[in-house]
Amino acid sequence: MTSGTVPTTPLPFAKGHGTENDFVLLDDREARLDLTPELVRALADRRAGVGGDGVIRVVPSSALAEGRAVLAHEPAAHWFMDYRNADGSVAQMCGNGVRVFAAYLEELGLATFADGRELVLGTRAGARRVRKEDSGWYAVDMGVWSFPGGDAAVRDGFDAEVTVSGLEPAGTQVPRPALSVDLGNPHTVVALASLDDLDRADLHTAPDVLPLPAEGTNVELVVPLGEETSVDGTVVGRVRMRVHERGVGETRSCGTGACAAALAVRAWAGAGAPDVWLVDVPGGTVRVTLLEDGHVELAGPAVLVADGAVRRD
Ligand SMILES: N[C@@H](CCC[C@H](N)C(=O)O)C(=O)O
Repeated sequence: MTSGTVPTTPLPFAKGHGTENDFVLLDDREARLDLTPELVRALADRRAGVGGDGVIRVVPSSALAEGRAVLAHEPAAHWFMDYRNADGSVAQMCGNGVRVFAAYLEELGLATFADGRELVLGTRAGARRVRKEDSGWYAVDMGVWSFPGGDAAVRDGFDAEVTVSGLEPAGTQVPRPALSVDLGNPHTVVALASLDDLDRADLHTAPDVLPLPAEGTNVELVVPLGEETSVDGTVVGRVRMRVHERGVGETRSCGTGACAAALAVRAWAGAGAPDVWLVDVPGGTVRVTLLEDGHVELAGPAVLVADGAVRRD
């Protein structure tokens, strides 16, 4: 792999995924790496590089201005998740990425969940707290979320329109109502009528969103699947989702997107809707829980699959 802007020494990396949302992981604990957009694109390239939906760098929070802003409020956030999309762009937050980042820190010996310990880490969306469940899943407090369209959007059920390819006869375009959700990064959630529609949607190109937020948006297509009762008697909602990610394209999962999907479907369902949701994505299932403090929690697996070194000669 070549990149015009980087030294020629091999660059160690690991590869991991959370419900098949996959990342190239870089241990830059001494903050020496110049992680340019070109280098991110080269690493994430699925044919000429390692391949991934994004690149995640472990760096001390104290080494970055955004990290120091987090440390001012949360001194325990020693490590910072420097997340980049595959196209080289910077994103505020990555829900699947946080879990994989936590697993990577654990693997590197930089964090431990022993004795029920909680990990606090820095992200561009603020500090995030992670705990490890007995099942091995990681549960992340994703913090405060919002509907940018406010009460009016919640009352109407939408504040945007999205046109999705592949659903209508060729030459026909039908804008569908959609709800914007802010998880630190932007999301636009659209409900489709059936699982057939969800399968037929063409996400090779980004759906058209109106109005398109200045910073762009991630788009989630969802089909609510109703409610079920779990073994402990909790009523749990279920949603099937596909996603087109800003800066990436269609991915097999998106953690912040799963939170957005659950929050939108819960708002559409109205009073009495469950606080716990299972979100099925092409790469697996994650759990989204509305916490009592108004935060939202995302839980799911994190898997490290490979270690290597990228040649740069
Ligand atoms: N896959 C991530 C989201 C990554 C960032 C997103 N593409 C953006 O630009 O906001 C997740 O799991 O949340």
